[in-house]
Amino acid sequence: MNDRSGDTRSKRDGTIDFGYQQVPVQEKARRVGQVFRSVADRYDLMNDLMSAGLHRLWKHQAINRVQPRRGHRILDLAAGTGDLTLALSKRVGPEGQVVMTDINEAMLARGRDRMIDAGRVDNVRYALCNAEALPFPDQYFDRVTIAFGLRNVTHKDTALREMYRVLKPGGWATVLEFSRVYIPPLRPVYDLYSFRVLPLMGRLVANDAESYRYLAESIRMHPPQEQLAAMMAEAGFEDCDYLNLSAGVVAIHRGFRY
Ligand SMILES: C[S@@+](CC[C@H](N)C(=O)[O-])C[C@H]1O[C@@H](n2cnc3c(N)ncnc32)[C@H](O)[C@@H]1O
Repeated sequence: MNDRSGDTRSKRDGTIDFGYQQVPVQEKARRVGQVFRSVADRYDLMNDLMSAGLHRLWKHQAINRVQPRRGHRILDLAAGTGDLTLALSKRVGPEGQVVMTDINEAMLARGRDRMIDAGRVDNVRYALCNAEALPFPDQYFDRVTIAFGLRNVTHKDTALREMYRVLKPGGWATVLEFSRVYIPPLRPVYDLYSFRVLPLMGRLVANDAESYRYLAESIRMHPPQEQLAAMMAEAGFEDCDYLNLSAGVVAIHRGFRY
């Protein structure tokens, strides 16, 4: 179960992975959309339950890698309910700005409500958009972030090129994503958890086992650490590096633009 990831490009026959299924390329965004519309209501609760709260720590580490400064303009892609946006908006201050984006209206609406509830109204802007086609000028942002979003994107290489395009020279992109457990004896335990416990939790808490099965499968299909770093380099980023967290369950990649 553990070694299916790697080839994230569309196949010659015009199909692409959606978890372990092969679907027509043009179908993937719709299927991913269904997943996130379905999980939007319980998304934050499920994140806490599934990761036993660890996702907060991972996101905190990601923010440290972003090194946001007062006055920065930051793009948060696939922002969902806005954990990163919220933390970043506090760090850039009133003279900075965070643009919170997502392809899914239900997720972005939750994120926007959350920012308003938290009083983050002056320095957060919103855009409903696909990470593969960003409606922003070249060299516009000091930083670009994407947390647990890239593996859901149909053409990851296109999204990475877009991230590079909108970055100012001197800026960098930070990608927080599930990755490859690097301690082999832990892998069967992690597989058991991912393919048995997660769908069960999904069924009990969100009445949706299928979406959480997709989650586990999409993680296994996502390129592992070195491969993602190579994809970032191919998209134009320099000095690509990554930091493993929780034995590689997740990794934080960075790529720089000079
Ligand atoms: C697992 S959630 C992550 C949300 C948030 N960043 C977090 O860390 O909690 C993945 C998000 O990616 C969004 N997404 C999926 N495909 C996308 C695409 N092509 N462009 C932009 N967002 C996308 C989904 O709508 C969903 O909100």
